Amino acid sequence: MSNDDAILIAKNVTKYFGGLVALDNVSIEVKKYSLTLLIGPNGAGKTTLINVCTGVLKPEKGIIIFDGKDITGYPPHKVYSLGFTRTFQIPQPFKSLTVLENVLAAIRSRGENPLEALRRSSWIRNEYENIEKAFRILKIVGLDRYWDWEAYKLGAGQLKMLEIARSLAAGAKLLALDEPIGGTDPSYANSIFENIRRIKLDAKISFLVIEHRIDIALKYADYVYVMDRGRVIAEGTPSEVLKNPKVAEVYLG
Ligand SMILES: Nc1ncnc2c1ncn2[C@@H]1O[C@H](COP(=O)(O)OP(=O)(O)OP(=O)(O)O)[C@@H](O)[C@H]1O
Repeated sequence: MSNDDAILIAKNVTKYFGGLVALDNVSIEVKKYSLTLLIGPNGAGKTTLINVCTGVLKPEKGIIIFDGKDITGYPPHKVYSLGFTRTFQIPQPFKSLTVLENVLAAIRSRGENPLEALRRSSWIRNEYENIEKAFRILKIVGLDRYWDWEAYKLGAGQLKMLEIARSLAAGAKLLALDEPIGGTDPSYANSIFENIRRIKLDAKISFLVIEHRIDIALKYADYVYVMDRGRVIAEGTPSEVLKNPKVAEVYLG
């Protein structure tokens, strides 16, 4: 089961809701530093798969390996603290705090040694380092110019970048994004994906992205899994998946 290239391995995962098989023996792998895309029609099982991988739901069968560690059945906060974070469709930073304060709050939430934090000199040194780190992260996501803006002044795309910045600040190695371009116009949507690709390279992290707007998302993906009715029906590079007749079938009916 050890695969040094993979940040996430889900193997033979099965999940039922009552009599409904939401996931039927699903296996996926997210390579380190990749943007892996999860697509498929409504009800295919994409969200359920991410919920199982991030500990929100427990699978009936199968195992989840994150960064070489078996995390099957771990609660969400433990998965999060290991560096697998999930941002939700609606980014929810603290709206009245500035961009910088939001990122600092996420850095501090990683929990430094409380006794060490009580010592004033080390606290000041830590705060200085935290601010430097926060600016590094803001630069990576392209928000450094807005560091003193209150979060409520940001646009939808910038809020998504702030959400990613907070995940990086919390030590994310893999970020699961749920429809990152949902509700944005095409030029904005493309720039969000361009940013995600750049962040992936600059911050050396991986992304697992659910997206319905495949016309836009496929261009930016390294690898794609196509799900339908609880199963992975195709996988490969974007061009391989586009050529797969099964994919056309589920999308065109
Ligand atoms: N908590 C739940 N209880 C019962 N059934 C559920 C639950 N969550 C999901 N389902 C069902 O499981 C199946 C897979 O749903 P899921 O939300 O994972 O699909 P999806 O691919 O993410 O769809 P969408 O693109 O519409 O979000 C669907 O039939 C859905 O109705």
